[in-house]
Amino acid sequence: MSAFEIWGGKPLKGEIIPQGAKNEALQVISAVLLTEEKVTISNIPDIKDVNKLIELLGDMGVETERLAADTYSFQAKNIDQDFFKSDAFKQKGGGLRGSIMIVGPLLARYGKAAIPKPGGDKIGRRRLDTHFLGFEKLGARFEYNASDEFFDVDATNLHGTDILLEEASVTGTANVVMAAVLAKGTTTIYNAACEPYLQQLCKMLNRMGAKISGIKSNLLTIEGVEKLGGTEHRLLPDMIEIGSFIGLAAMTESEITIKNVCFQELGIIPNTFARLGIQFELRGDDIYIPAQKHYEIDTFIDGSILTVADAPWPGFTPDLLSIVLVIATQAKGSVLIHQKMFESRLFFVDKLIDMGAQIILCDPHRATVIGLDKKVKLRGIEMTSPDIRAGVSLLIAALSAKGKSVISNIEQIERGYQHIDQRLLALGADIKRI
Ligand SMILES: CC(=O)N[C@H]1[C@@H](OP(=O)(O)OP(=O)(O)OC[C@H]2O[C@@H](n3ccc(=O)[nH]c3=O)[C@H](O)[C@@H]2O)O[C@H](CO)[C@@H](O)[C@@H]1O
Ligand SMILES: C=C(OP(=O)(O)O)C(=O)O
Repeated sequence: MSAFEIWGGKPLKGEIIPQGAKNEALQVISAVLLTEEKVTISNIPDIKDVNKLIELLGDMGVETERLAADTYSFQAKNIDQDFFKSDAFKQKGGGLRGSIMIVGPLLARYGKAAIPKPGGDKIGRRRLDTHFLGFEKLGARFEYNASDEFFDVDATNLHGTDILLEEASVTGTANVVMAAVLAKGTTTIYNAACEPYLQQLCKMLNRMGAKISGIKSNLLTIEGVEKLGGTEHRLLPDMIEIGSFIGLAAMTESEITIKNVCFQELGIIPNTFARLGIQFELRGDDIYIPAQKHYEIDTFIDGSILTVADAPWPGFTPDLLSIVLVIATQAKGSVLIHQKMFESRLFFVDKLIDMGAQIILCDPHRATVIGLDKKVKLRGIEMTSPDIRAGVSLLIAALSAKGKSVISNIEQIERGYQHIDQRLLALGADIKRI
């Protein structure tokens, strides 16, 4: 298990380019299974989760070629069906959350699929009902073997139907869309997740020959087609990285320019940081954040304490709430952080409290942060990263803190943030891998 040693309190300066989006990568790389033709994807981040999925596809028989550092071509001509019965599949298939999205395409193309219960962060219950109930509506049958936590799904033929999803699950919507594109007839998916990464997936599928309409809304209509072909696709910049860097700049009083952010795809994210009092400017398609000594959290119009809560898109993403929470510890004012989706994502506040932050964990979903207005700086401590976003939040806290911090279990951070130590070093951070 590796760790980062960080000496905090140094302002950073410079430009940073966000990596391609992790969670979009996992969707569109899974979609290559829908065609026997070549699909080329660029702006792929070099991170653990994405590399694991690419390796898994390779093990399944997909011809995978790295054409440039961030560009791969994939050709799923023949899939080795025996691989799904192997121990290697049981072990690797469960190694990340995103692997669940191979099921929809496999079901669509081969009429059967299997998957071990997927991994990902331990941030509360992460049910898969939306995925499998959606497949069932399309005509599939599934079995879940609880003893080895393995799903088997099969369908003689998938047929279009009207589906009302139980919840607007991101990976669930992606999976059901991918199963429906080759189904016979028309499928509607209501209460669909509609975040930009899903829009990107649908646009890519349409370029491959699919007929999906309603993109960007929560009602998708999919006319099934016989076959899909190859395409080229470029990933959006990672909006969670962009938010993380805005938080980093504010906490460390740094002047940072985040390059090529595709601002129009960031939805409510910039506004949420603005309500925390953080100043930034849009320069072309870059976000420029000036060095700022203080930032003051807005209140609601009636003067009551601001709440920042997550919600399905176009609401605020749950993946940025930990970052918002950390930023608030050094702001002027107070905020209630309400993590509605995941019940175990706020426990990392204990570490921030040890660093000197003023936080009351009201219950597993809510924490009140009383900002210190930089009058008292956080102090460096030794800590472990519990999940990817808490890990980055602790990293930001450590970079702003007085003295030395050590963060262990950084593999959690590195499953989603590309070469993060090197990129922070380039901004002038004092960070070392130990
Ligand atoms: C690989 C990937 O893409 N992971 C993302 C994906 O995970 P994932 O697709 O697994 O997350 P889901 O969208 O299925 O659900 C996330 C959580 O929110 C709950 N929920 C969801 C929708 C809803 O309307 N009400 C509700 O309560 C679910 O029960 C679950 O506990 O989306 C999550 C929500 O944006 C992100 O945190 C993850 O980073
Ligand atoms: C929770 C996350 O990822 P995953 O769904 O892969 O666990 C995340 O990206 O914040």
